[in-house]
Amino acid sequence: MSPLFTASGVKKSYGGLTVLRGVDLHVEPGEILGLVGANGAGKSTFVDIITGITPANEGEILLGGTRLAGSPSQRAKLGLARTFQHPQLAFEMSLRENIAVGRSTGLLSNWTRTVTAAGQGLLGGCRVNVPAIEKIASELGLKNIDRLAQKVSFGELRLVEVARALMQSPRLLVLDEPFSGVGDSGTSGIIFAIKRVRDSGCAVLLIDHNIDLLVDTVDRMALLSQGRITVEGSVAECMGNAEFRSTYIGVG
Ligand SMILES: Nc1ncnc2c1ncn2[C@@H]1O[C@H](COP(=O)(O)OP(=O)(O)OP(=O)(O)O)[C@@H](O)[C@H]1O
Repeated sequence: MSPLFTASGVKKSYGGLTVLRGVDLHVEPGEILGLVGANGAGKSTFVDIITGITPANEGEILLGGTRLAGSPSQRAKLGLARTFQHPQLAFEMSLRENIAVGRSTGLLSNWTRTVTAAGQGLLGGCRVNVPAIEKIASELGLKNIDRLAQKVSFGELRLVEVARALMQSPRLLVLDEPFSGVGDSGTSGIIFAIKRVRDSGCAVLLIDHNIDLLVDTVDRMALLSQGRITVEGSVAECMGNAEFRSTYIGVG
């Protein structure tokens, strides 16, 4: 089976700081890959490169055999959806409207674009009462979705981000620390949704520091360290690897 997603030789420096020195990574269709690494290892940078928010200095990224290029919205049209480590939502809009935006505008790169796109999407006839919104919200355990985003907890904002990404019916779903700040029921909802996406033959790239949750959720793991993928394999292989354990978990 050919990978749905492939990154080859991805390099990135911010001025004099070299963050990625040649990242090679793939995700198969129907697979959840957990990407881990210490704080500052470059995980979010890698996601920003995949999703077109920041350019790589070198490297190639393919989704379904097509080279990923162009703006975040253009990449969304190819089937890419993501969440952000810091939720990027329109706080003066309802949860329902924020979720609905995923269907009409796709991938969003920052708060300003979110607000703009949200306005355009809604003015452009983005439907906010479609059954899919209720279904996804309920799957994630999100209640009362007509509340304004500015009135809800941080954990609920995270769930809205996940819901918005799911509304895109992505081929590759990229989640940047989706569990942080989310309670037990939200966590279960996210895991259920991720597995549903995986079981439909799509691919999931899941970044999180919660190793216990990852071990229970992913099919394969990869460690980003010193700008490269240094360990990659099944959960059992990674957990048995001394570098993985010492770098990530802090035990040798
Ligand atoms: N726009 C930027 N300009 C300059 N340096 C940046 C920029 N974005 C990130 N960095 C730096 O790049 C390095 C990697 O950051 P990044 O956020 O990608 O790491 P991370 O693995 O996601 O970390 P964490 O787990 O803490 O979220 C860090 O040293 C960070 O300070």
